[in-house]
Amino acid sequence: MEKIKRIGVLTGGGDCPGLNAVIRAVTKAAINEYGLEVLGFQDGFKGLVTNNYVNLNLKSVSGIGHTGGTILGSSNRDDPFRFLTMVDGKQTYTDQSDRAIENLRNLDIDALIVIGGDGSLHIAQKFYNKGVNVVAVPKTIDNDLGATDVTFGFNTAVDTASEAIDRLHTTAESHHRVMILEVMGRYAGWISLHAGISGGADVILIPEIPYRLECVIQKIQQRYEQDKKFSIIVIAEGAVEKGGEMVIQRMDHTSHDPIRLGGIGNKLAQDIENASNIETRVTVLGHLQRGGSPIPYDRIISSRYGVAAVHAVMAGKFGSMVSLTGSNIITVPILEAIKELRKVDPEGEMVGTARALGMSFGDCL
Ligand SMILES: Nc1ncnc2c1ncn2[C@@H]1O[C@H](COP(=O)(O)OP(=O)(O)O)[C@@H](O)[C@H]1O
Ligand SMILES: O=P(O)(O)OC[C@H]1O[C@](O)(COP(=O)(O)O)[C@@H](O)[C@@H]1O
Ligand SMILES: [Mg+2]
Repeated sequence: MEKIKRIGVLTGGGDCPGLNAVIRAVTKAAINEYGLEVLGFQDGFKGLVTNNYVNLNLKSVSGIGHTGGTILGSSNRDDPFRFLTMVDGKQTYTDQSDRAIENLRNLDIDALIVIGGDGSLHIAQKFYNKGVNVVAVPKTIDNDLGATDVTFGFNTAVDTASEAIDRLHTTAESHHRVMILEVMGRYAGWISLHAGISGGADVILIPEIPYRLECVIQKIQQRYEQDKKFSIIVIAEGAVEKGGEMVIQRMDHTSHDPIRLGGIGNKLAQDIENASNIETRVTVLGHLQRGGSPIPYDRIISSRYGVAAVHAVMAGKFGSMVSLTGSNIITVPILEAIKELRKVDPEGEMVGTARALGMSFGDCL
């Protein structure tokens, strides 16, 4: 194997707290431990195609470990294998992956660290199949990647959502209202479940357990009869009513997964008010749960992932992703991580814990 002298790094997909801590850890470990050079591609895979990059050094990553966002920029639509290009004055999708590989070659980049979620890792795997030395780091607030116990960013999102529930509690109680908090989570309800347990929600609604309106109302009424004249519902944006469909806010056809969710909280509020006259208010947490400073857990896991990714590069473990398994950081094939989305097990211990605490999943068990 050729000696590794220079590596590239990029952040892909929706941003999340901890990206900068990973970039910092990658850069520091690469320089301090192996004397490598590090280039950061800008705006996710777009920078790889357009050859837009910056040099990363100890100075440029100094003081960013606790900051939100990504100093490199990110994109949740740019895919070199299906890249929006101008052909004869018309915008069309073309495969620009060879151009990206040529850029890597011209820059003498020996390995590429891709920090991303399932979408970015699909792309990373395709580059690996074409001979690029790729190592991946699992990112997303949704926590829905396989082959790792946790993705960085998730726990900060849970912290934000949990604080929101705490705040909603006091005003819900004052006004004897139902408060609905809509959180992110397209196909997996991890944020809703964890924040719901942490914040003491009364009803937790997740995509994995379709809810029934009458069961949600039943729970609210039971509480009312117990003299608890308010209720808190936390609902994932991808939650569905039994027999119903996900509520789509808009379509982004430039993205591989074009649906953008949002609105299920408002639908539920309207349905509750129509069916029961219980006064209901909705808060959509939105991108607040993706922004801001990572909590210490995410700063630490991001640092561990970043350092481990550099070690994986130096050990020639290409086509792999760093993963938290138990209490250890190991490497697993990227293919394992993207095989299927990691969803909440409706029969699992976490759901069981919530049920034991008296929380309803809107399914009238
Ligand atoms: N299954 C897939 N196969 C290939 N590319 C995908 C797939 N899903 C998403 N992508 C592309 O990957 C990029 C990032 O995906 P996205 O879901 O936005 O972020 P993340 O990397 O966090 O999952 C987008 O450019 C998207 O077009
Ligand atoms: O920023 P956008 O385009 O509104 O996307 C929102 C989506 O991105 C996420 O925040 C994160 O998803 P990814 O990690 O796959 O990028 C989802 O929870 C949410 O559905
Ligand atoms: Mg994704």
